[in-house]
Amino acid sequence: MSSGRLLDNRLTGTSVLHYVFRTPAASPMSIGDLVVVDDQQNRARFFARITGIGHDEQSCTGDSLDDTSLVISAYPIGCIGVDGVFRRPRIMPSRYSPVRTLAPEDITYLNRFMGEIEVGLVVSGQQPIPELPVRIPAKVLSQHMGVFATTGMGKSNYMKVFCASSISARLFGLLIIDPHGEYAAGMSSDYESRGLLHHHDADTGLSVFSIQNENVRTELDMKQLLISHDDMDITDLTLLFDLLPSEREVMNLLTPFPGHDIIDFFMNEDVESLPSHVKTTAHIGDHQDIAQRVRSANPDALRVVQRQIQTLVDISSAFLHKTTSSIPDIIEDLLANKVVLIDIPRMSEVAELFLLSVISRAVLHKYKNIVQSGRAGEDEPHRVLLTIEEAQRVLSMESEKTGIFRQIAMEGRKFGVGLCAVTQQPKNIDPRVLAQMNTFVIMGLADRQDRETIASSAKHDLRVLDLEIQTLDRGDAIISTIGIPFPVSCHVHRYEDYIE
Ligand SMILES: Nc1ncnc2c1ncn2[C@@H]1O[C@H](COP(=O)(O)OP(=O)(O)OP(=O)(O)O)[C@@H](O)[C@H]1O
Repeated sequence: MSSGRLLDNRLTGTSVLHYVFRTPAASPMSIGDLVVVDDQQNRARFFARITGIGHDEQSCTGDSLDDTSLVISAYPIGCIGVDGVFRRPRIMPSRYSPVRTLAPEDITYLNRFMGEIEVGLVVSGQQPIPELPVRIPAKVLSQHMGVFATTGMGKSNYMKVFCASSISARLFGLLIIDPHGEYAAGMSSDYESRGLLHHHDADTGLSVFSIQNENVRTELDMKQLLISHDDMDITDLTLLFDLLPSEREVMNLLTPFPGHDIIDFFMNEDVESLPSHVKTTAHIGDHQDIAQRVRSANPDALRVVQRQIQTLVDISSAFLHKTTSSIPDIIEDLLANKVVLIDIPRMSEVAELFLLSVISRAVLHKYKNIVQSGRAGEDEPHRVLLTIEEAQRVLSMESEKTGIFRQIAMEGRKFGVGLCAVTQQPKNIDPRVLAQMNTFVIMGLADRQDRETIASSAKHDLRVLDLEIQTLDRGDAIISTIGIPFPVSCHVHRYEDYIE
């Protein structure tokens, strides 16, 4: 039937989800190898992944190692019946069906499940299959992607490869904020390192907004990043600072006012001079309305909020502007399905989160508007993916800290707005948010609780892959997405090689 290498002709599987067969001890088998069971009786082909390897004690005569066999356990990932349709395996292959390695026609068949966003090669055991690239279907990406990686396992490389394929495919907008200055031009400490600006389609598919000086921006073809006072929403404070209930009350009192009035008020007026509700003197500043509104607030809380706004303005001075904003241009580029890189080297975490919150809010508002006003038309709906690094900062169980991001996780997909949440600690992400994610990229997780969290939220059964996940090397990933009917072992391309 096919020309894969025959491993054994004695499948003795014990259940629909557990196959067992034997192979000579010298066979180069490894965990994660893909094998095919040809069930000639039912004219069906079953694909399975090796999940366990052990010595066969029964076959061991004790004289020579060559006499022994290996007992291989495998987990089925799907089967093709006479109608040629790939289904989850609900039947057992016939006893003693032959088991073999993948043949070229199997690889061609598996290729049809792949989408458009290439990130690496499918790995069978330890061998990447050059003819079988892993391509995540673009249409599932607005249903949120989680990238889970222990430090040093190749997360930045994965994100760059993902961006590179997104630049080429132009099927959705992708926002990525880089506070470390490694994505635009590569790492300055490594002369071999390349950035997104080196991509051959960068001039059409990439747009970089930067806080770097004009000379650098001109040289690297980057736009200036500006955020206006009105882009700020007072509720951003909850994300950036730990607020006491009294400070939260001040924030709530200020919600009706535009950012420029709030910033002007707190930067230029002395809250000490505000008329309290026991004083009868009138306030003589420019913002009578704000003064009236907050006069009953706790004075200590008011002072703290003033300090927080002053801090925010201070640390955002590299991009905060009274009136000018890059946000309309950023959204225009995202709607044109470009990768938008926000390059903010050496910025603080508060500034990064502030930017992310401001841009995410504007994006959700715009995309929601397009859908609700019916302007999406007959064409493909607009889709955008917003990347959050260290996502546990804003998607934890502490709901008051999650702001706009929880809203996007819960309702964004209706409007084509997805999150790409990158984290080393999936156990610290709200399980309700994890449950919304339909694509998981798992790159080595040493912590058992992290792996259990992932396994309980993934759309495929990943528990059987626990051993494989524990033994992932740098650059390897298990990708589980609703766009592909089985979890895929992947070796991620090295970015510098991929864009060659
Ligand atoms: N798929 C891959 N193929 C080859 N080399 C890789 C691959 N992925 C990562 N590397 C290399 O491994 C090193 C670490 O990768 P990377 O910076 O992406 O890890 P990281 O998980 O982002 O680390 P950190 O958490 O410290 O930022 C880099 O030198 C990178 O070039």
